[in-house]
Amino acid sequence: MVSKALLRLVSAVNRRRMKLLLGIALLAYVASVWGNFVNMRSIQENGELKIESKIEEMVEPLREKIRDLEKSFTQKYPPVKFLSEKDRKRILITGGAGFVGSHLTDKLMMDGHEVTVVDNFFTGRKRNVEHWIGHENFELINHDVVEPLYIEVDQIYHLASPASPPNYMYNPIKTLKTNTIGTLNMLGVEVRVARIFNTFGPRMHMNDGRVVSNFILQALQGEPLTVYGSGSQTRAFQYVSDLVNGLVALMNSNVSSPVNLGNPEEHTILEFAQLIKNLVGSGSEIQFLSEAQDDPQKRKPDIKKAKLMLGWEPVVPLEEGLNKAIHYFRKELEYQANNQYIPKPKPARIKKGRTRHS
Ligand SMILES: O=c1ccn([C@@H]2O[C@H](COP(=O)(O)OP(=O)(O)O[C@H]3OC[C@@H](O)[C@H](O)[C@H]3O)[C@@H](O)[C@H]2O)c(=O)[nH]1
Repeated sequence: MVSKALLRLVSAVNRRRMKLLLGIALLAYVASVWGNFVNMRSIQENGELKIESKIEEMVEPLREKIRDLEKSFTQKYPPVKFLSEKDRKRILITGGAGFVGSHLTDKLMMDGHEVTVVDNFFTGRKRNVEHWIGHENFELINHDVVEPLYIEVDQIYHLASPASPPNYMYNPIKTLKTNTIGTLNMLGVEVRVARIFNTFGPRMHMNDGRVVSNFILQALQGEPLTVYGSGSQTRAFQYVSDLVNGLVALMNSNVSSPVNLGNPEEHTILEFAQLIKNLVGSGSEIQFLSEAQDDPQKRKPDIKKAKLMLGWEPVVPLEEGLNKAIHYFRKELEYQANNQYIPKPKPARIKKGRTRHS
């Protein structure tokens, strides 16, 4: 009895203990399952975080690339000043894709004006102004100034005229028409007249037969520099940015009579040949050919009027300008070599009866 009772007591105690043990075990189990669950989640989260940071690592350089690309899209133009409505002018440049015209386009665009270039691409080239195409202040019209053009502008720079001897002699009637009818078509605003003297610089036509382009091309290509006559005839050459500044100063002045724009620093053609040969570092010879017909023996602009009335005078030293032109011609030769076209300097001018003036 006692033992049965004892047994019952013990078993009662045991049962309670068992229950307690079972309860603890259950709790431990739940806790461990929960723990595992939480652990798994944190492993998973950790994993996700790691993947995310890996992706981030890979994507960041791409994002940077996109930012750069976006920047290059919005900054693809040379910097342009902001001008208020009252200072901003609508300016038409005929021959604006040519040698001088394209440099003038650059200046007026960078000064913040609205520029319309009109060119028939007879001697001008789209490449000379392509860096402005699409700019909100810029417009390019393929048009021949011999035909009338109806647009409203504040100023017109009329530079459309074939200026290289082989070009204007190739089609003299067309040249005359451009200079007469073309000019008449552009009249209607107050007029300023610039007498432009020998000018050189980047974007000169490579093979238009003029002395600077001929000598640079010949020196770069290792061919003889062709001096017509003894080379003692003189010329004075201005760098294109000086001319452009003079044109703008004249346009904005009240001087309505013709003004000479040129550089009075005079050199013989032989000196030019030697200087260009040295600057290029070329081993070319200097070759003396027969004198060109009616070749003026001396030309030097008198720029007193421009100095006095416009406060203008050329500032770019000859060597500095020549180096820029040489750099441009070198690049052009590389570009054209890639395009399988090697320009040759034009041969001596032999045509008779050419009238010369600047
Ligand atoms: O290869 C050459 C080219 C030219 N020359 C000489 O260099 C001098 C300058 O010749 P350019 O053709 O460059 O310039 P020019 O001053 O003769 O003509 C310039 O002024 C007159 C305008 O009608 C022309 O449009 C303009 O180019 C001339 O004495 C010419 O005979 C050479 O000795 N070798």
